[in-house]
Parts: sequence; structure tokens; C-alpha cells
Amino acid sequence: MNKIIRIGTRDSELAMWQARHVQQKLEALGYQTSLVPVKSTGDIVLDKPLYELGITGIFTKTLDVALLKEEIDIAVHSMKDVPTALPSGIVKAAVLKRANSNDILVVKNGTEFLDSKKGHIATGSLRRKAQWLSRYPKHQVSDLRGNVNSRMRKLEENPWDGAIFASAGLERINLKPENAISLDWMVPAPAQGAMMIAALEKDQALLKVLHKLNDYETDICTTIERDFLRTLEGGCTAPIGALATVDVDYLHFKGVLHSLNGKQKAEIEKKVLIENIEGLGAICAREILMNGGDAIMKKIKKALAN
Ligand SMILES: NCc1[nH]cc(CCC(=O)O)c1CC(=O)O
Repeated sequence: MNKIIRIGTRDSELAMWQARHVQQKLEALGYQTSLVPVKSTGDIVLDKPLYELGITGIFTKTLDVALLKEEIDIAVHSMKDVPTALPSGIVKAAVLKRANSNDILVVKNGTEFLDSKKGHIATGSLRRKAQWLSRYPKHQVSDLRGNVNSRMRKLEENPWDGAIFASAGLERINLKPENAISLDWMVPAPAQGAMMIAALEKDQALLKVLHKLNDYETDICTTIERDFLRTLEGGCTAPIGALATVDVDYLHFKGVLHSLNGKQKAEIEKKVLIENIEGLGAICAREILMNGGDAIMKKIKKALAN
């Protein structure tokens, strides 16, 4: 394969870092590449509606369209932002070795608020909010959106005690401050800390090349986490955490579903021999649904529909 591989990326600093990372890996293998920053636009024009093509992810949709229009050859994503169902014609070509999967709390003026009733933190994630309120029920949680850089800026400007970030994102762009606490008790988003390369299913020669970047262990772990997510949520976003790790012959899985206010939860933890992981994500999701998860999901769907 001797064509120049066009790498599509969103134009945030984190997305650019991740695309360059993939670029370096491909060039190290002797392939020619070019970076194509793709601006998020509202006016995507295609011959079919987005939903008909199965394009749903708010972070990934611009790159999905660029792939389908063949303006780029591959798209680099934070895997946790990729919807569990890929658009038709687009496939997972590789999953890179996972970095830190933890969430971290960046604090502004010390950590005393953690032991007080008057804590106030910020996050835009349903999962982080629910898990935080489950642990600190008296605290206040404000909404915080935008890319990593603008969230860090908003933390400075607002009267919050702290804000939650994915450790991997801050580490990649060298933005991790001294005053950051690793939230080891928080169960991360499925596939947090992993990057995924998407490409066109029909581009077989390219898929073969990209497979060289695949990290087998990260691939199986994130597959289980995302199977768990897909089976549990049924197309609706909910506060769901999942983490699979490999320890020699065993795979360790931890999954949790919270109600939106964090008051209810259904969780599961399993250690299975690697040779027995077939279907594990869906099995764990079904167990959660039977152990109180079904009622939690129904309540969430009702609340989010309003
Ligand atoms: N939702 C945004 C997003 N998508 C991926 C990352 C960080 C990198 C990763 O988790 O792989 C972030 C930022 C964050 O959650 O703080």
C-alpha cells in the first residue's frame, strides 16, 4: 500500500494530539500520511439523512461524514466518544494501547470541601455526576461542557471547588495540574483512555496496515466494556461505568449503573479466566438489569424523555 493516508481529526488540542500520535506510529512503520483537521459544522450535506446512515455520535459525526465522503482515509477518536453502533460502511480498524483510564478531580483551593457538606464541583457527564452524588450526597454538581481546555478555563472563572476530567486527556496535552486527585473509586466510562481508529470497511488494504497498531489486550477489554454499555443502555445515555483489566490469565470486570441523582445503583464485579470471556459484557449487563438495573434504566428513560 503506497497511498498517502489522510488522517482526519477534530481541531481541539486533544484531538490533534491524538491524530499526531497515530500519524507518528504510521510513519514509523514507513507509511506516508497527512493530517486533515475537520471543523465541526452544522450544515452537513449528504444524499441520505444522518440517521439513515447510522450516524449518531455528537463528537464523531463530522469525521464519519468525511470518511463516507472519502475526504479522509481514517478517523482518530477518543474511543469513549464513539457510539456503540458504528455507521454502516465504517469499521473499527484498530484500538491503541490504553493510557490511564482514571478520572481525576482538579481542585482549586485544597480538598477540605470533600469532608464538608458544602462541596461544589462541576462536570457535564451524567456518569461522573451520579457517582459523585452517590459518594457525596450533600454536594452540589454544576454542568460543565466544552473541550478540555475550555473546561479548565471555566473552572478558573467559576466558584467551584473542582472539576472532573479524564486523566488521559489532561496528560496527553500536558495540562494535568499539581492539584489533581486521582478518583480511584470512580468507575470510568467504557473505553476511557483508549483511542480508536475508524476506516471504511471496503478499504481492505488499509485495514491490514492499521491492524498493526491494534493492541490486543486493550481491544478485548474495550470490547467487553462497550458490549456491556450497548446491552444496558439500549440507545439511551445513562450513568454507566465499566472497566475491564487483564491480570495474567484473568480478566477482571467492574460495571456500574447509577440513577441520575446517584441514590440508586446496580453494580457487578467478576473475575473470569481469559478463555471464558466470550459474551462477558452482555452477560454482566443482563445480570445488572435483573438486579435492580431494569428499574433504574426505566426511570432514567422517563426522566430524559421529558
Ligand atoms: N468527552 C470528552 C472526552 N473524550 C475523551 C476524553 C479524554 C480522553 C479519553 O478518555 O480517552 C475527554 C475529556 C474528558 O472526559 O475529560
